[in-house]
Amino acid sequence: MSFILNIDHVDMEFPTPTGPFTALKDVSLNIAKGEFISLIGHSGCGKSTVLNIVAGLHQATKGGVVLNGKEVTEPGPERAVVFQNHSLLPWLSAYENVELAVQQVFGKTKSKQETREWIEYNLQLVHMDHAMDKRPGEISGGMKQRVGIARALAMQPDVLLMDEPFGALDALTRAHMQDSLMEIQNELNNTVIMITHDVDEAVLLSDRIVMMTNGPAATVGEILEVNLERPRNRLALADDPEYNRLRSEVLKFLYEKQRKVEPLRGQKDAEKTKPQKTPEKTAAA
Ligand SMILES: Nc1ncnc2c1ncn2[C@@H]1O[C@H](COP(=O)(O)OP(=O)(O)OP(=O)(O)O)[C@@H](O)[C@H]1O
Repeated sequence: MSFILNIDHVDMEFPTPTGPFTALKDVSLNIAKGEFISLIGHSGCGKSTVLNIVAGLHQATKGGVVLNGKEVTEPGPERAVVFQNHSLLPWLSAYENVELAVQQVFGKTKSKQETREWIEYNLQLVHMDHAMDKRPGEISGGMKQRVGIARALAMQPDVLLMDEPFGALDALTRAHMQDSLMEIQNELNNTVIMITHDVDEAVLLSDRIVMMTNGPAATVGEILEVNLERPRNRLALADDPEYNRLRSEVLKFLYEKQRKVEPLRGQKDAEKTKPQKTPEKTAAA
């Protein structure tokens, strides 16, 4: 298999007032074109740091990232990022927000007519063409996230980087967004790295789930292949034994192998002597 993105033995140290803090140690991952990768792990393990290094926002202390044979040293339009909070410009309409990104990437190559068609096409992909003249303040959180995704897709990036893109949405909107993302993925076959805390989301969307160990010096703990047939249907999968096996593998990793015990103040000693149960919730804390 040929890989388009190589994260190669990455270490990341942050300077702090009490000395360097090693956030990541020896993180390596190769990603093929069209793969959908989820990064999952407990809060603070270093998922965003990995994504920021791929985005070119941070420079690894050791090792590095190679995209299409070229080392990543700064941000670039071939690596579009979608954040949890849409980051749209509030004074521009949905159309104009996407236009800004399209001009940046295709300003010199697309005619006016082509630009218009391309923006509309991308807004259609996320089902936002009906509201393209609305400003962020006039649309819901889910709709804003859709525009953010349209903006990222319109840049035609080699890799789409998503940092908990649906983390701020209610469960129903989140499910709609996941379905939309699967549809888009089916049509465009993007290469995606997505951070999530949601085990079901990871299994539903991914080709591989990369599970990170707890920090400091976090690294790739285990990688789970998700070979469920596509298109995937969340209702049908609820009773699918393979889906449930994958789901419990991730839960086991998070709550047994990488269990994070953070007792409340005063409970420390009591917790030490008490056997721990696996929590039943499905999102990584
Ligand atoms: N600029 C920085 N300076 C010092 N430490 C940092 C810096 N950025 C991140 N860290 C530390 O590195 C570790 C990893 O942070 P990171 O934000 O990547 O974790 P995460 O897994 O994305 O967390 P979450 O799931 O809560 O968003 C944390 O301990 C964090 O405090």
